[in-house]
Amino acid sequence: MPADPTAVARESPGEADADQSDLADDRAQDRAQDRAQDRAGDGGEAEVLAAERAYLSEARAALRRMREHARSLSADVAADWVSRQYLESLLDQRVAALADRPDTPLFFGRMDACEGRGDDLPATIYVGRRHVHDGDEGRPLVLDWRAPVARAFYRAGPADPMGWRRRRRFGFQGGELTAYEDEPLDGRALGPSAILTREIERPRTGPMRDIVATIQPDQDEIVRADLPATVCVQGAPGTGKTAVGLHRAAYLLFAHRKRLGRSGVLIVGPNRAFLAYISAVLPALGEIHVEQATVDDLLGAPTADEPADVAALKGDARMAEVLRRALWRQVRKPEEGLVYTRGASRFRLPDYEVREIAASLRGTARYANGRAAFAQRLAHRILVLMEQRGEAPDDRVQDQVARSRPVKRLVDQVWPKVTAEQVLHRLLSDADLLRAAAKGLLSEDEQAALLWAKPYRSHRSAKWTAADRALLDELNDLIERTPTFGHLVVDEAQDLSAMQLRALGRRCAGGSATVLGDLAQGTTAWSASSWEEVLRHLGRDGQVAELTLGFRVPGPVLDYAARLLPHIAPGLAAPRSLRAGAGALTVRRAPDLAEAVVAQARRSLDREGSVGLIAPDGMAADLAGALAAAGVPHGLLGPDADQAHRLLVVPATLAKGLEYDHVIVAEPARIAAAEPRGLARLYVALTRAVTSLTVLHREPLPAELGGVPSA
Ligand SMILES: Nc1ncnc2c1ncn2[C@@H]1O[C@H](COP(=O)(O)OP(=O)(O)OP(=O)(O)O)[C@@H](O)[C@H]1O
Repeated sequence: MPADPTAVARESPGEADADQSDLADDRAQDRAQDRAQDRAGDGGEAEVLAAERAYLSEARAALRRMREHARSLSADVAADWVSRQYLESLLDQRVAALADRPDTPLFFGRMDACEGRGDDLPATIYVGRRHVHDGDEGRPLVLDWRAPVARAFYRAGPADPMGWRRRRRFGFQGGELTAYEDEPLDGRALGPSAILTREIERPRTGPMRDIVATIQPDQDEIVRADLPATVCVQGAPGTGKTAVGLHRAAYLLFAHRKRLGRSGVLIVGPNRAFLAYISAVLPALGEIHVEQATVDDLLGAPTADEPADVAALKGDARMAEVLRRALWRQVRKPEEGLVYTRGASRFRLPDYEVREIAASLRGTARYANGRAAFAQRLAHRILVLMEQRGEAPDDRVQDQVARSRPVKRLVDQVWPKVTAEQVLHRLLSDADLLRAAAKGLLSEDEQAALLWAKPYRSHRSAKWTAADRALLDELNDLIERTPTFGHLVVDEAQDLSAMQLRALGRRCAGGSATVLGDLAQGTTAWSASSWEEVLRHLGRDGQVAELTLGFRVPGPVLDYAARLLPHIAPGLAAPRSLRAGAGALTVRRAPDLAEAVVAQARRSLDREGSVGLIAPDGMAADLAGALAAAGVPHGLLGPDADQAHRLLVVPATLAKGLEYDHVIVAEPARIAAAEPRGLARLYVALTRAVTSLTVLHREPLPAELGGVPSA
């Protein structure tokens, strides 16, 4: 049977969204002929829209009443000052959460039930960002998109209508409804949604937006995966991995508010610029208490660099055992017994007993706990000796003995207090310790590579690389337990080393994780080659899901970038784009690169939306200088912050995860040559564009990109 695109897209005359693309217009018009089919009982389009607007006003008024009610509540009931402060802050948060944002309507979708469905769900539901109810009757006017019943809005389709007869999507501008689109769920095949098309075609300005109105069924499945499940998402550039991860965090916080309110959710992204870019999504979904951090924030920023092969070796999972052994070698074999004096009595513990106690504790608990237990066990033995002499010491005496000078001295000798920095400093400067700890694990060459050529004088003066930071974190956890979150979302996870993944795994040891990434975009010395491996290092069992439909990059651009795939990730299929994007790609040779970049930047700025000039790191400042000299306003993206300029010069190593309407990639060959996985870096750079990509090159293009594509 031929596809029957029966969805009906309707615009209020004269109020079409100014952002709407021609494509969306065409689709809406194409399907105008189908409108009659679904009109029965609804009245004309203008009346339908008017009725929906009236409903929106009603919902807004109800929200206002909810806000006023929250404002009227007093914290005076609190018994003391501290409780009062706490209650006041809760009430303030509640009032803030009930704010009516002028830029979005309270709902974006509606579902109408099949007749006689036979359950007690309402015949019609409206789905929005937050729950709104009518104060007087408690009647729900808008359901939170995360509520179980709202799931049908995302998942119902002709094959499984889930008890609903029709889905209605709303188009809006500035908080006002401007259009609606009906999708009958009666078995007829659905055509593409014009409202979804419009949403993904809209120009990108400012930080990332939520996608709550247009989450797709395969994305929704990941978003609503239950809390205990660790989910790993492989997806090509622009398939919505980041969006899905953030929406899953919001979903879990809704579904498990109490538990996650206590244990917390942690989002980990590749750098500060990326975190700034995604920072508005969760607050827009009403979630403000989510910690967002880079790996450097969690483990400490590196203060030194090192060759990629050494970094890769330090990132290898074998290092975990090397560190464990190195740490436990800090516990020395006791050579002396213990003598404890109390009044005129002396109590003697022979050396072999001290050895026995140390041996029984070594390696069984965390190092710091082991040290404390060692002191207690020694004290306990002394107590037994006291009892044998007819004394009756109580528990307090045991603590006194454990803290006494002779016990402390012995503990310091046998089980010294150590820091992670001390142990790693010793390991990387002492060939004997490294040999002993790495026996059977690392080859002699590998050990030689690990040792510092010029050891630092002390752990205090040592400079640490990014790989060292993960080793220090591992040691810290062996010494004392790392606090853990209830859920961890880790983006661009393909870039993390085994040791970094272990560090993140520790931070969700009692919970679960959402792991997002693309094996083709791995640019580090230790980039993952399989998700099973990533999950293993993270210490979590999980399902790997794949997102295959691209929402960002136009088809011709994605096809062009995909020429690199056989060279960077041979196992991955070429991605598909939802967007035709004819004429989106231009590849041009430019004898004077700076001049061409300035001219193209001007042309791109003449169009609507953001512009990203992605340049090899070594050329970014010079190209920014050329723009400045030509008087073209722009910002230069730094590792620590996002910048609010319509044109940003983006060093290629910072482009990951970001997107711009118009992207200019300068000198791809240099991007590819700048680092061992430079082709993957180039793949990232080529896949940042939403509307157009212009590649400008003076040097020949990398051979892997093949010839210049036909326009
Ligand atoms: N269902 C959707 N509806 C509307 N827009 C969407 C949807 N899914 C994704 N997008 C949009 O597509 C763009 C790309 O999404 P996102 O950044 O999450 O992709 P990604 O897979 O993380 O990409 P990358 O691998 O390049 O980091 C974003 O602008 C996002 O808002």
